[in-house]
Amino acid sequence: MITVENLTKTYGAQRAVDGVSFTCEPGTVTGFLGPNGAGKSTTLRMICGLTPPSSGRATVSGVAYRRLGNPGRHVGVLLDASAQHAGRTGREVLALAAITMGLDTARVPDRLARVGLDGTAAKRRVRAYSLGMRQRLGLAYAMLGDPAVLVLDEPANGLDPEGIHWMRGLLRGFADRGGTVLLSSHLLREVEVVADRLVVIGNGRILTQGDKEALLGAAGTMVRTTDPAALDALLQRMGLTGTTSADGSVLVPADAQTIGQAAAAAGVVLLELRPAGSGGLEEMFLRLTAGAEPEKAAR
Ligand SMILES: Nc1ncnc2c1ncn2[C@@H]1O[C@H](COP(=O)(O)OP(=O)(O)OP(=O)(O)O)[C@@H](O)[C@H]1O
Repeated sequence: MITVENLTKTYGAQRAVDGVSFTCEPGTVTGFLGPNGAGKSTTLRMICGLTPPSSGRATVSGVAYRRLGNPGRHVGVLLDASAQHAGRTGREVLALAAITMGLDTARVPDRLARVGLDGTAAKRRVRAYSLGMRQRLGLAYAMLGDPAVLVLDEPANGLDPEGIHWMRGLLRGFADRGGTVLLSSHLLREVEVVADRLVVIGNGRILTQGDKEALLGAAGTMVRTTDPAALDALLQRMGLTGTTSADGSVLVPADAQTIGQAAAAAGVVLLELRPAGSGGLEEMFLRLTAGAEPEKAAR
């Protein structure tokens, strides 16, 4: 369980994170979404005790991160895949972490294998790892102490499509066994498949949050018809404005049942009627974050 209450971080006059509140429940994956510079990393760093908040608080399993004894046994953190010592081998990185956490180093080979790093990779120095291999090592590191909570910043960076698919399965399995996952990304599709809940942030503020299905439902319905003019007239009578895509399908801000029933009653033939899904999420995301300026300055 992660609880974030009114978390705020100011840098000079800038509010990088501004009154952010949300919770992540056991058994769920929460996708933390926002454009570049929205405040995702700063929020995660505050949850993990790496950046002190200007105000507000964050707890993991009811306790501030810095007050957790042996934190790696409670929360697994992957904020920067390149944070590991480049001169150590993958095996050494995990063995040192195991010793620090008071764990038997005998678990290390199995944990490396679980993230797809074989015996040869385990013996290579981290500086020779690809970004994808570093992400895998970072995940093994985060999960080494069998924590109940995972906090991951852009974990799919550098993974190939097979790697992204694998990571989703890993995180889904972790949550299905009762774990809590908070996963940040600026890539919608990456989290869409695996997340149960979404928290969308822009300019440091929460833009929307909630159950993914509910947010997707609220995103609208894709409709295709043989008679666009009749559909348009119907939508106008319903007080709705559709957005027509290049392929002729129309995104309508209402649920499928409402539109389907109204179309049937009006005799408008529909070829397609489906929750907007990823297109809707993308559309919702772009609409919500339209005012959020992408970060331009180097950090
Ligand atoms: N140490 C710092 N000093 C000053 N400003 C900072 C610092 N860290 C972050 N910021 C600023 O706070 C804002 C939020 O940054 P943050 O890294 O949290 O965004 P993000 O959502 O993680 O972005 P990205 O997807 O690009 O990683 C940005 O405008 C950034 O420049």
